[in-house]
Amino acid sequence: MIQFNQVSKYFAGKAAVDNINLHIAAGEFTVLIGTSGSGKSTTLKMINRLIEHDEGTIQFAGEEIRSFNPQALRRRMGYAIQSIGLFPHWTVEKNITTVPGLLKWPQAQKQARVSELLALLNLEDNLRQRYPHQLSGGQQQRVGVARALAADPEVLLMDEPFGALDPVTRGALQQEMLRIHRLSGRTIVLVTHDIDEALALADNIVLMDNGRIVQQGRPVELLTRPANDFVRDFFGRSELGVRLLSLGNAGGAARRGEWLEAAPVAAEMSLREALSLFIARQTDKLPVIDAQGVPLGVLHFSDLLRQREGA
Ligand SMILES: Nc1ncnc2c1ncn2[C@@H]1O[C@H](COP(=O)(O)OP(=O)(O)OP(=O)(O)O)[C@@H](O)[C@H]1O
Repeated sequence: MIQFNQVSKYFAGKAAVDNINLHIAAGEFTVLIGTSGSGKSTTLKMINRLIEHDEGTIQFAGEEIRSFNPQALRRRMGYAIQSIGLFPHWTVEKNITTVPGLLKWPQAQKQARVSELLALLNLEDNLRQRYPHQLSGGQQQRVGVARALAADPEVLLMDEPFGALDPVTRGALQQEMLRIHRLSGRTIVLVTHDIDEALALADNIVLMDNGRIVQQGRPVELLTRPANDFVRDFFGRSELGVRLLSLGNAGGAARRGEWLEAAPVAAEMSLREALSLFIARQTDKLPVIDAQGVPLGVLHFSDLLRQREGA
């Protein structure tokens, strides 16, 4: 979908992005993570040409991005940022339909799309006539995401979109992004400096340092097969076990064919959350049900240990 070949970007003679090769596959959730100033935002902004690359090639859908008209390119790529950037004198509805407006959608279609997006992002429909300053920070960020999704873009670019939110709202928005990703199959590229956010969301993690890509791959690969000490240190040696648990879920690890009468847990519950529950309930077995409430099996405390070793 998006291919960087030997791409560099210089500011005042210094490389902010230094000769990177990166493939972003269609439908994947790619997370760029790294130290401050490592070039994550610059990499993201080169995709929609908010920043132009100096060297190498960036291809989108098989063509060099310079061959696209920048406005046309940006309409195909939703963009959401931490500072939100909502227009203060426009209602929520008008903010969300910025791109559909440019594309001259009929009024009825724009209104229907706003209703759909408000529902998707768990926002009440009566917020549509409010102005940004009449919303909480979390609601504003949801509107920012809704706006980025409005014209059903092929790619969604997100730069710290949940920054500056409390952990509970942040977690809820992360779950919504995962749901949107599952439902829409969109290609998403997200920048964050939050390791747990990266592990929770990514199909593919790209770890950057000093303008270069240090390692890229599935979250479990970076955790269990770090390319060097930088990667190992970045993901934190001490928390490694718990972080590995956040990658697995109760449904995947439960023993089929077993059952137990106790309050069941959902198959999607992460093993990290299951660990907390084992401790809170002082038990070593939890029954697991699927999304329809059908018994799946029993998760044993010892399965968590196996999961760590297996990974
Ligand atoms: N417009 C600019 N002019 C000059 N230097 C810039 C500009 N934008 C970025 N840089 C520099 O390029 C480097 C990479 O910046 P970038 O914003 O891509 O990093 P980042 O990894 O997103 O950082 P952070 O996590 O702190 O936001 C930094 O050294 C930064 O100071």
